[in-house]
Amino acid sequence: MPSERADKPKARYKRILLKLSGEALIGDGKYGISPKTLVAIAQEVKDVVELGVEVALTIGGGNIFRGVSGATEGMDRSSADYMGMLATVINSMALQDALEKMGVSTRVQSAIEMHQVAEPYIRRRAIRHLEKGRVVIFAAGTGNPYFTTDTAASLRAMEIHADVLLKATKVDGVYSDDPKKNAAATKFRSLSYLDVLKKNLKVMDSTAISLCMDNDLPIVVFDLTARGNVRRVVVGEDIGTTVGKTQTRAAG
Ligand SMILES: Nc1ncnc2c1ncn2[C@@H]1O[C@H](COP(=O)(O)OP(=O)(O)OP(=O)(O)O)[C@@H](O)[C@H]1O
Ligand SMILES: O=c1ccn([C@@H]2O[C@H](COP(=O)(O)O)[C@@H](O)[C@H]2O)c(=O)[nH]1
Repeated sequence: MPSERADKPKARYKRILLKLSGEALIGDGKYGISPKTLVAIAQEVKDVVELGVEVALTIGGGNIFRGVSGATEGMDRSSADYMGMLATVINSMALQDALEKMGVSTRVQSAIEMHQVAEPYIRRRAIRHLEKGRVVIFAAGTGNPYFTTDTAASLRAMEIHADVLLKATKVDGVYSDDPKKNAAATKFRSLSYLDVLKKNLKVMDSTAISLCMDNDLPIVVFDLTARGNVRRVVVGEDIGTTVGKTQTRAAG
């Protein structure tokens, strides 16, 4: 019988930045955090930690609050964005709790200082945690309004020298148009950064894409809701859409 070690597939990446959709935490509910979904997502993270991969996370806040929505309702945009950043802290703490309950060692580092609940963001310290096998959760986005957690994920990925930015979301890749709104939209297998920008594809914001393009950081967009997908991407299975210096190719 093969040993457990022989069975373990080899990871394609040594260090990843996994960006989790906040909205995905809603699960079957309408708002907030579904405990069942939270556990399922934490299990996905644990699976890749067990492969020996160094894992940094950012999580969005769309299940609780988005600054743009607040501004549309008449709020000052910056105040609304700070509320959005606080929402990501709530999600980060929830994820930390779920991971620790599974025996995964974690640290939350917040871009907005709140010593009672999280470490402040210190780049070198984050890298040290990763080297020790701890999952580092980057909370509060970039700490600045007018940004998103996709941009925060790109920035942190660059800072910690991650090999890839994995965007785990509610769609199974990048489409010619928003697949939730246009059923005729077609999926790409790979896309160049420039094509994402030129085609104005909204799966990630343009600041995040530009930052990755300027620093040559590959992105994989894939479906978080299918069990085992994070591990599949990490071991190099061809799922989702890869965005990088590659040529643009349709799926199928
Ligand atoms: N061209 C496109 N291809 C794929 N998805 C697209 C495209 N344009 C828009 N989208 C939408 O992008 C969304 C990305 O979801 P996600 O939840 O990750 O957004 P987010 O704002 O980054 O995160 P959060 O939910 O935490 O606020 C999906 O809901 C999808 O419908
Ligand atoms: O650097 C950042 C990151 C986030 N925000 C605000 O938080 C919410 C939630 O993040 P999502 O990426 O949309 O999930 C976002 O709408 C912004 O309001 C920010 O201001 N700066």
